[in-house]
Amino acid sequence: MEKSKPYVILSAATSIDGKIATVTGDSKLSSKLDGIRLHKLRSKVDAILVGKNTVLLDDPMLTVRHTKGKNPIRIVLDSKGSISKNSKIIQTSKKIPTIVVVSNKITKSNLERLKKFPVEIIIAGKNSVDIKLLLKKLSYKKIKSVLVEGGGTTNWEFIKNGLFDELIITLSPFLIGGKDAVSLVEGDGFKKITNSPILRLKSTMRLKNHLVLNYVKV
Ligand SMILES: NC(=O)C1=CN([C@@H]2O[C@H](COP(=O)(O)OP(=O)(O)OC[C@H]3O[C@@H](n4cnc5c(N)ncnc54)[C@H](OP(=O)(O)O)[C@@H]3O)[C@@H](O)[C@H]2O)C=CC1
Ligand SMILES: Nc1nc(O)c(N)c(N[C@@H]2O[C@H](COP(=O)(O)O)[C@@H](O)[C@H]2O)n1
Repeated sequence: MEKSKPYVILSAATSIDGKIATVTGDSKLSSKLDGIRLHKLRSKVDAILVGKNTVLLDDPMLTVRHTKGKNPIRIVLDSKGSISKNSKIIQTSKKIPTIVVVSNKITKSNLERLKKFPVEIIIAGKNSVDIKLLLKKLSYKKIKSVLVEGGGTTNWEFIKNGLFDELIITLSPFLIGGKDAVSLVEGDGFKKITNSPILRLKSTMRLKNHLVLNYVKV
């Protein structure tokens, strides 16, 4: 029987005070060794997913480069279909399968613009992207595992809806601060600690000054 959702791993590099980027959007928290670990993980999943702001601010490739292995499908949550033609993801989407997920809020002109790019377009949700519906659609496409690489708003959506299975945090030896810096989890947050998903620490790995924490959702 087809599962209703792929296995979802949330992954991020955070400062000790739980930030994933500074107020200016600097998110280079990881190390070379951690990069190799991350790319090994990328090579094992079917897809990598990020939110629109991460594409805008980091302009990531989301490929496997620091080890040998296949590139996963790249998925971007972008309700209004506003992703830039000049982003590295769009510029390389002829070679690397890429999905842009929009909602019904997208304008006709943005949809027409998007259709000119060599990407697959998935429509899921009325205003914002409906994550549950999206995961169902990904399951139908035989995507069995998804690595969610942020940012904080995207992480919150998965956490709020209990739609993740595992969390891998690289704790990096930095202190960032700043109320407008981006936290691992953005959004409204839970009102009570008892509302938080319960996590079991599965393993830890020290990579010089970085600590990789691997939790599973109970
Ligand atoms: N250190 C690390 O490991 C990482 C750090 N980062 C950092 O995170 C920052 C970006 O994070 P953040 O600003 O929170 O934004 P995100 O990257 O999470 O993108 C959020 C946007 O995605 C779109 N979106 C569409 N549907 C959804 C949905 N269902 N749930 C969530 N988002 C949806 C929304 O835009 P719209 O309404 O237009 O669709 C939303 O505003 C950057 O500074 C980046 O550097 C990012 C990844 C990893
Ligand atoms: N350690 C770690 N874990 C994650 O899950 C991450 N996403 C990051 N860094 C982010 O990776 C993106 C860059 O990808 P490319 O190197 O361009 O392929 C970028 O968004 C970083 O914030 N680190």
